[in-house]
Amino acid sequence: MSDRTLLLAGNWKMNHDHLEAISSVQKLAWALEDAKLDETKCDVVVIPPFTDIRSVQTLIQGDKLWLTYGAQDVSQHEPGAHTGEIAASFLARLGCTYVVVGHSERRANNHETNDIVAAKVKAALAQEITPILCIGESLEQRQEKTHVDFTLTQLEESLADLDSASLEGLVIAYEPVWAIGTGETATAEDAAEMAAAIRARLAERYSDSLAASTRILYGGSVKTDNVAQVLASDDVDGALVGGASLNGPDFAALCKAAVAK
Ligand SMILES: O=C(CO)COP(=O)(O)O
Repeated sequence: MSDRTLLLAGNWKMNHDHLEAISSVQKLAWALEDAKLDETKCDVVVIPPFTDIRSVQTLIQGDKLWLTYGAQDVSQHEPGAHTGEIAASFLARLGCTYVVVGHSERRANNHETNDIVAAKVKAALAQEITPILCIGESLEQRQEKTHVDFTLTQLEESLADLDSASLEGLVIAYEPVWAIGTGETATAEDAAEMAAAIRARLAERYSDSLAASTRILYGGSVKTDNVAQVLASDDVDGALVGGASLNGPDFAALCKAAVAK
């Protein structure tokens, strides 16, 4: 058993407007309370669309809920002439603890390269927001058995020019693209293999202490009934959950199953 705190993060993707967000977070909080989830045992995070964040902040702070929240993306730029972009400083002002960076949907749909992702990681860290860096291979790469090399290259290139001290607290989410939204989940062995490889590379490239403190999540079709399998290895410290995080009580049940594993 590691001493890293379990992290369960719900990436809502482009779901829930700000009114639905308020209702979902409220129901999640009630369900977590009913489930008597020990808040010292895990961090529960919601990651709504940008337009919901202010409402989520008001609810969480107003009702003193122990949940934390974050954003799904951040601009690599400083505030200025970048239409449609959201600066890390704006997310900091909204009290975001986390920001997802380099999600495979953004890498694929918005042409985000490792260089762009690295710039976003830096922008987040400069505002003391914890990046949840997403990496993971395609089905083709897994079939060709190049998945470990590919994912570790993504890791290194997405953290280019950052040193061990600045990466303290970083979260990494291993999300194999073939498992996202497909109902396919990596086996416990697949998740364990990659989490161990990521941790070993962090030790080699940065430091033993960074490798020991970095939380590594698994993401891809995680549900209440498979979360224990996903978390079977001591190297896997939580889950980045898409579809199964949209309904508050369902996500609370998933969190409870994770803590009980
Ligand atoms: O992409 C994911 C989380 O970031 C996973 O999504 P699903 O849980 O819906 O497969």
